[in-house]
Amino acid sequence: MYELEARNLQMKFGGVTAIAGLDLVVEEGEIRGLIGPNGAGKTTFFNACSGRYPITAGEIRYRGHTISGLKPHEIAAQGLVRTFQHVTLFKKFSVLKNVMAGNYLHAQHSYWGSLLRTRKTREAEAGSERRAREILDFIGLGHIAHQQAATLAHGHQKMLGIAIALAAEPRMLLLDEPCAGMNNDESREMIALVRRIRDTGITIMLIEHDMKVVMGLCDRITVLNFGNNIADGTPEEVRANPEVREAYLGSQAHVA
Ligand SMILES: Nc1ncnc2c1ncn2[C@@H]1O[C@H](COP(=O)(O)OP(=O)(O)OP(=O)(O)O)[C@@H](O)[C@H]1O
Repeated sequence: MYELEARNLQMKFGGVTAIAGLDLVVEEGEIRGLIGPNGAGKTTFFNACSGRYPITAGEIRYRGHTISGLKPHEIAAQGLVRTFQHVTLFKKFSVLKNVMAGNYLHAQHSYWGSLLRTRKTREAEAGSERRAREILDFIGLGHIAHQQAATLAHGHQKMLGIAIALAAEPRMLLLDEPCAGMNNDESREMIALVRRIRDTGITIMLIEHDMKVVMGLCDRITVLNFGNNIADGTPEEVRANPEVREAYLGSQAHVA
């Protein structure tokens, strides 16, 4: 059984074909890179997997179950969770409260329970706070748990985005450009974090434009061009692939 599987996936927006019959499989425990020139369909693939947009044709399976057609929260509840390139945060909340909000999907608070502050609700909230603190310590943001999210540096905001995703208890994470806009030190921290997350047993797929990051971090890389999978292999195989070099020719990115 594959962790994630797309079969003959098609995504069309009006007359634009963003994904054109894509076949792709990800094994459990991998760090998989998803690269390709601008407009190749990378973000659309994440949007399809996370249920943001309905697929046009084909199928997406997560751990053997068809997820295409499910709502985003139903897919997240199965363990497939995505982050966004532009971090969405409750900026006025503390870092800790943001992570607790990420846990909301999995917490068992009922509406009346929250209103009446029943013992069960109080216990669930305490559990959610404990879990949020553990995640922040794991990520390395424990020391700023009470800082307002809006005041965080860019690198810490991106880390917080990942902490929020981890609070949903994923088995697989889709990371949209985790190192975008980061300086070298922040990138190094993020790369180390992605490895530590994988070492806990979470499968990772990431979109990233920085080829040094992709080549150094990923076990395997899938290359999209015009909505199609043009190469799939280890960093060395992808780097040596003439079709990949051709696809990147003239674009800003270079295959390092
Ligand atoms: N919601 C949408 N409505 C219309 N067209 C869209 C929509 N989303 C994506 N597209 C189109 O689908 C194609 C693939 O876009 P997508 O954003 O998935 O590419 P990408 O590989 O993520 O590119 P980039 O690296 O620039 O982020 C593009 O032609 C884009 O204009």
